[in-house]
Amino acid sequence: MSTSLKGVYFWSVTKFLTRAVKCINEPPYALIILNQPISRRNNVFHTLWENANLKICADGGGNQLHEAFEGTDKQQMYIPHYIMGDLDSLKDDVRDFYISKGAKVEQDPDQNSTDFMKCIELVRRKERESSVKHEIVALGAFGGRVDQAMSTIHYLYKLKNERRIYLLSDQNMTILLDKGKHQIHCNQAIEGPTCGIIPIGIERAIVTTTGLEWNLTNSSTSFGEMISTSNHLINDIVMIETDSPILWTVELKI
Ligand SMILES: Nc1ncnc2c1ncn2[C@@H]1O[C@H](COP(=O)(O)OP(=O)(O)OP(=O)(O)O)[C@@H](O)[C@H]1O
Ligand SMILES: Cc1ncc(C[n+]2csc(CCO)c2C)c(N)n1
Repeated sequence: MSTSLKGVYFWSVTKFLTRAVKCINEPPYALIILNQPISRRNNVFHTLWENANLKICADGGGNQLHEAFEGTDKQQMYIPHYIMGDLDSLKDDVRDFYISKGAKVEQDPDQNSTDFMKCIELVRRKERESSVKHEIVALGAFGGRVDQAMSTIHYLYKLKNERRIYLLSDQNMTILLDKGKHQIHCNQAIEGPTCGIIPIGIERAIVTTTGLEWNLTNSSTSFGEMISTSNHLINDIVMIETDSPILWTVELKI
C-alpha cells in the first residue's frame, strides 16, 4: 500500500463521512453492506452511498438495506450494483425487488469463504475489467456475531498489502495499521473522543503514539499484558508508530 515519501501512511478515517460531493482527488471506494442493521438515524449513510463507486450488499446485507428504508421513498433510491454471496440469507422478495430495479444478484456457493470475502473477490473482478483500484468501506462489521467480527478482522490482515479497508459499525471506525509510521487525520467534530489500539492477531507490538490523552512510548502491548482501550483523542493528528500490525479503532459521533 502506498506511503508518503517519508514512508508514513496517511489515514483520514472520516473522509467518507464528510464528503459533500464526489471528490475527484479521493481514491474511489466500494461500499460493502454486511448483514447488520442499518440505523435510519445514521445520517451519514446517504453520503457514504452517494460517494461510493461500487455498491455491493453481502447476501443478507440486502435484507438490511431493504428493511432500513421500508415504507420510504429512499427504498427506491438505494439500489446496489450487486448482491453477492452464497445467498442463504437473502429473502426472495428482497432479491426480486432489487433485480427489478436493475441490481445484479450473484451466487457463489463456496463454503470456505464468507460473503464478505466473496464481495471482495467481486471488487477484484470488477477492477480487472476497469483497472480502477478501490478502497473498501464495509458497513456493519461489528455488533453481532463474534465469529463474523473475527473473520472480518482476519480479512484485514489478509488484504493489508492489497488495499485499505475501513470497517464501519454504528459507533466505530476500525482500520488495520501495518508495521510502520502512521499519521491519522481525525475530525474531532465526528470522531472520538474514545479510541483504542488493539494488538490482535500478533504476539505483541511495540508502539509509540502522539495526540492521545494516554500516549504510549515504546510500550509493549499484547493481550494479557496491556492494551490501550478507552483512550482519548486530544489532537486532530494522531501519530502511531508500531513494529507489528495493530487495530486502530475510534468512536464515531454520528
Ligand atoms: N452477526 C453478524 N455480525 C457481524 N457481521 C455479520 C453478522 N452476520 C453477518 N455478518 C457479515 O455480513 C456478511 C453477510 O452475512 P449473511 O448473514 O448474509 O451470511 P452468513 O451466512 O451468516 O455469513 P457467511 O455466509 O459469510 O458466513 C457476512 O459475510 C459477514 O461479513
Ligand atoms: C475450517 C473451516 N471452518 C469453518 C468453515 C465453515 N465456513 C467458513 S466460511 C463459510 C461460508 C459461509 O457462507 C462456511 C460454511 C470451513 N469451511 N472451514
